[in-house]
Amino acid sequence: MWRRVASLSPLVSSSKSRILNQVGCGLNACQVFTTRVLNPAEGGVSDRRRNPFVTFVLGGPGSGKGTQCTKIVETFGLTHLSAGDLLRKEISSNSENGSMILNTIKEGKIVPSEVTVKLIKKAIETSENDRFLIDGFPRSEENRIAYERVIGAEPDIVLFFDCPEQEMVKRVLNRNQGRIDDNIDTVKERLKVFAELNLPVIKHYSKKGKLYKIDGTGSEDEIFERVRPVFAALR
Ligand SMILES: Nc1ncnc2c1ncn2[C@@H]1O[C@H](COP(=O)(O)OP(=O)(O)O)[C@@H](O)[C@H]1O
Ligand SMILES: Nc1ccn([C@@H]2O[C@H](COP(=O)(O)OP(=O)(O)O)[C@@H](O)[C@H]2O)c(=O)n1
Ligand SMILES: [Mg+2]
Repeated sequence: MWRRVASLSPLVSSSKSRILNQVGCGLNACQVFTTRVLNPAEGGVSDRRRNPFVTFVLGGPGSGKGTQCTKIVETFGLTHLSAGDLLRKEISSNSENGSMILNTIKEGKIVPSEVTVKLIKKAIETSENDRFLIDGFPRSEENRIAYERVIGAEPDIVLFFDCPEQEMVKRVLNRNQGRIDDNIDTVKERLKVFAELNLPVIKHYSKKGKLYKIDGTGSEDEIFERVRPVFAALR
């Protein structure tokens, strides 16, 4: 089990993006992690996975969340749970919510928390691992509150990849993975939704001292060297 109380050096590189200014996170202090308290009324995750180590990975569309998660998995062995991938699997498995999820993703809006939290909970419970990267979640205060109620715990840490909008748009439009939402209209809407609904979540975790804001510009390897010390300090 990884340490839950750790003292880390300042890790956050600066960026002058609009998002950073909006969030205004004071991130130079050492981070102190607290052991989470499970909520017995909700049951939390099943017994075997009662107390997993959870990192939320946040950032706008195309900020590099998935790319960096892959590198974190390779180096540190966490299990990567992408909320978007879980939702896309629901669409392809023809579940009862498939068409609602597809339309929501096309429009760049947020799927109701009840649906997404259920998928995340199941993925945690069926995993052999006890350390998770939850990528692209929570995307709204509603997502965050639903997760904390159903799982009965807060995340241990939160990574936020801070990237200028212009760069995010460029990356999304070049992503080339055949995604229905990788078009200019949807990405514009997603940027609005990010600013309105996701930045408040980032602010929340910043206030709680759990946020690591990472400069999301530069090469994939350069960005990973900013991420590496966060996890290296926990081993
Ligand atoms: N540092 C980077 N520089 C240039 N392109 C990148 C970088 N990181 C990721 N990409 C590319 O940008 C696109 C979006 O990255 P991705 O990891 O899918 O972002 P997110 O999950 O935040 O939407 C992908 O095609 C990826 O290969
Ligand atoms: N917590 C989440 C995560 C994704 N989604 C939906 O899935 C879409 C794609 O999410 P994603 O995380 O795969 O997208 P990227 O940020 O990786 O481009 C979002 O725009 C939402 O429509 C959601 O509704 N709720
Ligand atoms: Mg992604």
